[in-house]
Amino acid sequence: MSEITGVDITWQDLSVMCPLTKAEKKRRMKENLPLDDKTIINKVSGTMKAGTFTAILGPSGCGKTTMLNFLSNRHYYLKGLKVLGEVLVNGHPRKSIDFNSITGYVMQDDVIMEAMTVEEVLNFTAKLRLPADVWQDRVEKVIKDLELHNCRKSEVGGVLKKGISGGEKKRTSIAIEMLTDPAILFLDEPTTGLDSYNSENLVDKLNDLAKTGITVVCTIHQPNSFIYAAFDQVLLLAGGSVMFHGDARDAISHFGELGYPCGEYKNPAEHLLGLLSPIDDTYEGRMEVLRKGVIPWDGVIEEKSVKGALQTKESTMVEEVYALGKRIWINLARNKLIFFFKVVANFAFVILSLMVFYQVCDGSSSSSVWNRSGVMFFMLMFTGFSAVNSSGAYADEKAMFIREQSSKAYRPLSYYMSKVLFEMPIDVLIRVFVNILVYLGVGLSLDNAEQIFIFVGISALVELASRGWGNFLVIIIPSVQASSAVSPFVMLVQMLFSGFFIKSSLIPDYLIEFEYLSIFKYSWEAAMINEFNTFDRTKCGDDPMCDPNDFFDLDRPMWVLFMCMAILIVLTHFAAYLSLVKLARKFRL
Ligand SMILES: Nc1ncnc2c1ncn2[C@@H]1O[C@H](COP(=O)(O)OP(=O)(O)OP(=O)(O)O)[C@@H](O)[C@H]1O
Repeated sequence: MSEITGVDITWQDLSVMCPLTKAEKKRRMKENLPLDDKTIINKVSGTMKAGTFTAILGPSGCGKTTMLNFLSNRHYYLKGLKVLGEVLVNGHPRKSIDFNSITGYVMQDDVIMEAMTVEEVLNFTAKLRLPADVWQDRVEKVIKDLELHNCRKSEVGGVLKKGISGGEKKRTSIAIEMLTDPAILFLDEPTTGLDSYNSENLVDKLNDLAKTGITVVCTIHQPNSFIYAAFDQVLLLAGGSVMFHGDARDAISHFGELGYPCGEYKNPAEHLLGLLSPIDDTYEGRMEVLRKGVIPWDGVIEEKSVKGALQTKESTMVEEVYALGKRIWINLARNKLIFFFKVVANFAFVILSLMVFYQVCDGSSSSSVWNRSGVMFFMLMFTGFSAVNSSGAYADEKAMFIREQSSKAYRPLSYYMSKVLFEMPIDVLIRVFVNILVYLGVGLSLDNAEQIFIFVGISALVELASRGWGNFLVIIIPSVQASSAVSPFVMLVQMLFSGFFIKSSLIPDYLIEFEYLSIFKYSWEAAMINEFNTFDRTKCGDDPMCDPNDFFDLDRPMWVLFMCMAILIVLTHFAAYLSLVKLARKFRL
């Protein structure tokens, strides 16, 4: 284990501007107002020293989060803004070092796999990121440092299943970041949502971490007196300018000397925020006094070497897929209710199909042909819609995937492969079993033994392609609500162009491309050919609608249909994987 060398972080002449929107520009032009960019942070400089705990404080909208995003190098969140200024790490330009490898960032929301225990969550990250001889000790160390021993065997839990407390969850989020022993730890509003006991406890822990040499920086809203007392340093912002940066205790005397003393029983943070907020008529005059009193940054930059944090490792793809697969299995095993409802839905499908289609498929009359084509279409539709719905897991885990990608915990390909290898086969097996039951139950053709296997094979391909579609849509569409509205529509369009409702030859030429993308087109056509390849036309008698070949376009060879399905599977999964890579790149630091 390498020794962590404390890291001072300095920012010089930082300005962040937001270009005006078109509407705002128009409005300002009408009112003859200046068209300058909106200033969010205004030419600020300063240093946060190694081993200090700094809180960025200020009224709402003063630029705290923007400042934290800039310091922590989270460029995605600064997109669309003009950013000027430089960050030095121990006196060296940030660009010249691997800054992200020595930092940890704790998001405001705790995005942790809810079904796992605290220990499993930590083991997962530690095994992937740390060498084999180090990870276990490191897990024990963060459990000890963040006092997680009482809840190490408890499931994290969430809204539906009570797990560890809010404070323990936040400490687990911090522990995940601390596994790699970062030199700088950034936290976005870590006490939000916690009661005062848990907030104070958390801030105490952060203070302890700072004492070990880590530079701890957080944004915070309205801390109480105890929390304020735990800060070493405060950075007070107002309107994008620094109003005070220094020892938390000195802030009180500084503002007192400027004529704004803090009452004996008043919460210091409340007093400071009150001074910097436009809450009364004296605001402008007060701000003029406070601005004049700002102590300029001394500009002293100490040059020190920057040693890396803990030696991290890059896991192999096999290790990553195995770890992610194990996590999927833990999640499935502990979410029995989801599995139960899956089984119930599939069982209900079997019962319903048998009740509706039992014995109506017998014979060679036109109604039997229609019923057989109907039941096959119904089975393929059930398979496709169930599969597209199963992609919801990507949506549930998106925030966690983004967090894990921002620290490059594993490759996006490993994540996708783990889903394909550990999650998808269960659904495919359930559906294969269900389709065999319905096939046998309703009396579809068994003239040749292979007919049932071919049909089941076709339905498995529908499952794979629909899953590809579902994955692609869930990953590419940012909102869960939007993707769950779009997915059924995409499936409906594929149904429309399946050839079941309207013959291909009747579809307008300019819409024919939709047919190429329809998994139901190829699968239903293949299922029909498979079902009726032993059809005896002579048994039709006088029935003119009896032979399916007369009214459906069933003229493509089977191998072409299988190839088209295979191509669609590859295309949809490849598109889904590329969207996953794009998502990961967007958030990777
Ligand atoms: N990407 C952006 N595009 C447009 N305006 C932005 C952007 N980012 C920040 N701002 C604006 O910059 C100002 C400062 O935002 P920021 O989120 O940093 O404030 P804050 O102090 O963290 O606020 P709060 O305490 O309410 O979270 C706000 O007026 C905000 O609307």
